[in-house]
Formats: sequence, C-alpha cells, structure tokens
Amino acid sequence: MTAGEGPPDDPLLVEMAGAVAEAGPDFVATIRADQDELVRTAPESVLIIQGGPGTGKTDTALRRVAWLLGPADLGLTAPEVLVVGPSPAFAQRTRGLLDGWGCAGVAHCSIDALLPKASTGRPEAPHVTRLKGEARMAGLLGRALEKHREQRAKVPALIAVRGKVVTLDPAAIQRVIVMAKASEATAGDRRRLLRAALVSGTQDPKLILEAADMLADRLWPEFDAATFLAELFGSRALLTAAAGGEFTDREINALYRVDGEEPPFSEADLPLLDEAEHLSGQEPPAYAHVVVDEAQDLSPMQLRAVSRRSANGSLTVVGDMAQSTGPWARDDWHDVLAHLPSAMPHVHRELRFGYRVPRQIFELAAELLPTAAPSVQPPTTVREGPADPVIAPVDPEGRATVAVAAAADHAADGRSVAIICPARCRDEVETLLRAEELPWRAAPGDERGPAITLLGPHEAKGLEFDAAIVVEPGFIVDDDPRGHRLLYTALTRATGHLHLVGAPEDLPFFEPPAAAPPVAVAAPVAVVAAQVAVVAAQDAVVTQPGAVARPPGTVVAQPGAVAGPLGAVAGPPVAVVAPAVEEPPSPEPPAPVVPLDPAVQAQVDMVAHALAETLLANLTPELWPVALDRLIDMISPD
Ligand SMILES: Nc1ncnc2c1ncn2[C@@H]1O[C@H](COP(=O)(O)OP(=O)(O)OP(=O)(O)O)[C@@H](O)[C@H]1O
Repeated sequence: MTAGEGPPDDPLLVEMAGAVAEAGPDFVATIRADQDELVRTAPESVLIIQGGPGTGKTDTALRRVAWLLGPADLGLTAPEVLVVGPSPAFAQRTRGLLDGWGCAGVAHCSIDALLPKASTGRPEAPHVTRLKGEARMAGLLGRALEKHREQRAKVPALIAVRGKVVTLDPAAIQRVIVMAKASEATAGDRRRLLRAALVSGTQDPKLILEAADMLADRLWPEFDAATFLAELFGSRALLTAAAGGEFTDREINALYRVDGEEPPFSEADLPLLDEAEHLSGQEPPAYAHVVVDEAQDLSPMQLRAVSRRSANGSLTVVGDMAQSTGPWARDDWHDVLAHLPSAMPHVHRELRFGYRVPRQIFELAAELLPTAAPSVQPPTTVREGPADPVIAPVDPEGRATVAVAAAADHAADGRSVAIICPARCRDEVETLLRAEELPWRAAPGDERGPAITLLGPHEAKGLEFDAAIVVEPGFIVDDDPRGHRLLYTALTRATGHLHLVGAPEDLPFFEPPAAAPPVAVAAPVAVVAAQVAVVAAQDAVVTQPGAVARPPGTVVAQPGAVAGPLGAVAGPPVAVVAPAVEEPPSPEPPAPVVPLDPAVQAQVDMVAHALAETLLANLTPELWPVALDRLIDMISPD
C-alpha cells in the first residue's frame, strides 16, 4: 500500500456493505463520509475531532496524516509530522498503523517521552500536580530564570583560585560582557575575550587564566533545566521571589520541597523542564504538522509543550470530553485550545458513529453517560457484537480467579485481552497471572496479538482489545474524582467481549439470590474457568436487539435490580455468571423475539442509520420524536 491510501475497510463493514449493496445507497460510504471529510481538511487549519469511544477519531487523524503525506501533495515528509498520544502503548499503536499504511518515519511518542528526560517517580499530592500543570507556572519560571540570570551576571570583585585570592577589575569585565552580548559571541569566544581582558599586564598569567575560566563558568553557565528547577523548588526564598504576586503562600509551600531527595522529579515536572529549556533558548525540534490525541486530559503546561513543537500552528487535536479524566478533566474544548495558539482557522467536528464497541457493550457503558458527561451525546453504534457483556459478581477473595480465568479463556481462543484493574487489586491479579504461567504483559506492545495485558484504567485510554475484563468497577468509580468517566473509558475498550468482575453491589442489573452468595473464596482457576467457559460457549450467539442469551449457568437479572456504579435504571440485556448456584425461577420470561431475515435486518439498519444521521445533524434531541411523528404522518397511506 502506498502512503495516503489509508486503512483497509473493516471486514464487518464490508460485510454490511455487501448485504445492502443491492438494496440501495452505499451504506459504508454514507457512514464513512463524515470521517473522509475530516481527512481532507486543509492542512492550514487546526482540526479538532471530538467523538465518543471507538468513533474512529484516532483512525481519522492518522488517515489525515497519510493524506497530508500522500495525495495532498504538499511536499511534506514523514519526519516533519509528529503524533503525540497518552502512553507508550498508544504511540506503538499509532506507529504500527501509519507504518502499515506506508507512512514510516513519522515521529510517534507519548506526551512524557516528548519532554526532557529526567528521573521521575517522585510521589506528589494531587493538588500539587494540578498546580504544576497550570499555565501561570510559565510566568513563575520566567521570573525565576530572570533572577537566576541577574544573580549570575553580578561581577565579583574577588575570586579565589587554589587558595589564592585574585582581585578583579569589574569595569573591564563589564565591558567584556557587553561586547560578548552585542557580538553574540559563542561560549568559546566569550571565554577568549575574558582571558584577554584579564591577563594583560599580570604577574602570574597562569593563575589569572584559571581565574578567567572560573569567572566565565560563573557568568555564562551552561543552562541545565534540571539543576535550575531543583534549585528553585528547593528554596522558599527563590520561589517567593519568582511568585510575582500570582501565587499564595500556600501554593509556594506546595511547590517547595526539600532539595536532594530522590527521585528528584514527578511527571508533572517534565513540562516545567521543557518550559525552562525554552525560556533559556534551547528549542525542541518543530514539526510541520502535529497530531495530539487524547488531548482532553492534558494540562496547560503539557499543551504548551505540544504547541512549541508545532512550527506553524497546523494541528489535529483529538479527544472526547466524556472521557476527560485526571487532574485536568474538562468539559469544554476551549480550555484545551486556549493553550494551543495558532493563527490558522479552527475546524471543529464531531464523529458520531461508534465502530469499535458493539451495541450490547455500548448500551451498558452508555448507562454511565448521564453521570459521567451529561451534555455528551452518545455515538450511534454500527456493529452487533458476538456476545452480551458477562457480569460476574464475586467476593474479594474470588475476583482475581474469575478475572484471570476469563482472560485465559479468551487468550486461548486467540483473542487479545485486557484485564483493566484498579491499583488496589492489581497485585492479586498479577500474582495469579504469574502463578498460572499465563502469557501476559504489563504494558501492551502490539495489542492486537493474542495475549493478556494487565492495565490500570488510565493506561487503557485509546487502546482496543478483542476482549476486556474490567475488575471491580466500583473501585474505578470511587478511586478517581471522575471515576464514572474512567469506567466509561474502561468499558469501551473491547471490540467483542466484555466481562465485569466485582462486588455484587457494584455490578449493574444483578440481584444476588437470597440463598446464593457470590463466588466463594479462591476457587482454582480451572474450576472457575469451567464456569466462565459455559458463558464463553454462548458467546458465539449473536443476540437480536431485545433478545436475551440465557445459556446454562447464566442468569439474566432484571433491569433495575441494584444500584451499582452503572445506576439502577433499565438497561440492555447482560449475561450474568451465576457461580455454582441453581438458576432461580425467572418471574417473567422475556418475550420471545422473532429474528428478522438477515438481509431484511441489514436493510432496516441501513434506513435507521440514515435517519439517525439526518436527525443528529439537523435537530436537537428533544425534537427527534416530533420529527419522527411528523414523518409517520407524512408517509402513512391515509
Ligand atoms: N470508517 C471505519 N471503517 C471501519 N473501521 C473503522 C472506521 N473508523 C474506525 N474504525 C475502527 O474502529 C476502531 C476504533 O477506532 P479509533 O481507535 O480511531 O477510535 P477512537 O474514536 O479514537 O476511540 P477512543 O476514544 O476510544 O480512543 C478501530 O479498530 C478502527 O480501525
């Protein structure tokens, strides 16, 4: 494939296209048109792509890069393009995709890898991380650097060399400083000028030359951002002097730390090091086009660092406000764009069709949206998945066993699997993965391969897997101020299979039968695997909307039974692993659903999508029923 051709069609969509080809308009072309329009956005613009999980934002941004490098014929070369993402795993994914489309040579990196290298890992309170991300930190660093320079530029009258005191002529030295500045002398030239000025007429030239070199080091030190920042944060006096009335005493105290402690920096210090280097005149390489993905989470200081890598303001900014989490969780794109200044016009577009997440999984995840992001419109899903979500209520002692068994099962079937696990139960899952000698890794490489990846909820951003096992969704919600958004992101990583494993009270739609406790303590993996396998065997069943898969060993709980993090409202059908208990009699069996002929179903879907497209594009949600009523009126025979 040549650069710019873009990715091949998703096999599912091709299949759908085949099904409807005879029936009428090109369905795939219709639903891809939105993306294609964005791909060909003029390079002299800032393109902002908003969209729900799996709507193809990353895909579209990368296809834009392929287009810029190929058909657009702009004379742009791959090394002039930068793609920034949230994690190394994400960078690996984007590199894999673009390389695969014939666009090797583009720079791909995580936001941290973009910034100066430093020894990080220093623990930090959330309010300090947040403060360090604020744009006013740039002002503080600017003032600190000015003071730092003033201090260095003070010419001493004496200098000690090997125990001997050398008297200096400040006026002569001042003349050298002025001359060096005016002639933009290099470091070597400045040193030679100073030596020449001091050595004339001296009795001990060797001593004076040494004194001149020491003085040169002091007057024009090589700027080291790490030393500068460590000195600044290690001194209340320097911080107060640099605060410029823009920081309270409390904030200065928050920034202050005892110097010399290891590791010296936190991740939030990296953009500050970048800013300091920039202020000192050390500029990073700049790119003709920059893509920044998952931009909704970046701090103002991180965004400034991205911005300074853009040579001309040509940007593709990608993200989803409903997935905005962390210290900089936002609700509005303006908060992001304010820190990515560009003279180029802004083109703001939303993608509305969800490709990754199958209907059954997305309907479950969408239950979170009213809490997670009330103003965000859920995308319209275009795929039917291979299975309903599996809900496994477990005691704490059993959760690792159930999660690992489910993962092992999917991996054995050749699927890529993510176990998305909150920090507080990671150790137990890791221990079991090791004990079972399963093929797993902590950071995903090529996440499309058949292996198990263990991830924290934040690390899962932007990635996708055939199957996702989400452990203790309640903890994910509780452990983060934007926990509902984080859980929404975790639930939307799977292209096919989703398992929720956790405390019964945190799982949706499940009412534990009175006589049936959740999974008892630490069953061997093999035993639980057998239980999970029962559900997995049913995974091959594609449910029709409204139909409920009820394999032996599963129960279908009634909607609204339990108020878990996903709420206690009516939702989609879910398969629930009922561990080692008899199925309780269902009070009311679900109404039988007559499946439609597949060709008719495809045609119905096509019409529904076309209508969805028109409604979404033209009317606000409260007017949709009005429009549909009107439509029925219009086409009714009488
Ligand atoms: N037009 C399309 N045709 C077929 N598949 C598509 C299309 N657009 C996107 N996809 C597929 O959908 C999946 C999700 O796409 P992508 O990762 O770009 O979504 P995203 O919007 O960036 O998701 P997230 O917000 O979760 O990061 C990918 O597997 C991608 O290849």
